[in-house]
Amino acid sequence: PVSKKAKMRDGGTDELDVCQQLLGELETHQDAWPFLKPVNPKSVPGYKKVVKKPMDLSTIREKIANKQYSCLESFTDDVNLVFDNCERFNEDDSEIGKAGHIMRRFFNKRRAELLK
Ligand SMILES: Cc1ncccc1N[C@@H](C)c1ccc2c(c1)OCCO2
Repeated sequence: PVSKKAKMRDGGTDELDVCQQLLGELETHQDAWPFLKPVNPKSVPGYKKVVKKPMDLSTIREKIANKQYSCLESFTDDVNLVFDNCERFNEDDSEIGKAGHIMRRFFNKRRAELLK
């Protein structure tokens, strides 16, 4: 039977390798700047009330280091949370809103490529 593990490209790296690879590419993307560190609620009025579950790339990096992701799916949920929070708080045509859409598209494309 097909193993539970996601299909991997040749040379089969495990799911956590894929998470590390994807996170590295997100962190170094030129449009990652709004998402690198937790949003400081003091410098962004309303953020604390509107965004119930804050998430950012440095927190995801920490969670990988602490082995808090059991699979690619739980990692993907946190990455999507970053961009869902962004859409909730920022206009689509704002600088941060535009960066969020670019980064989400980039993530989905690279994830699909790495899973081939
Ligand atoms: C992802 C996000 N969503 C909504 C608001 C902010 C942010 N990002 C923070 C880092 C951020 C990004 C840009 C900023 C800023 C804070 O503080 C004021 C100057 O410009």
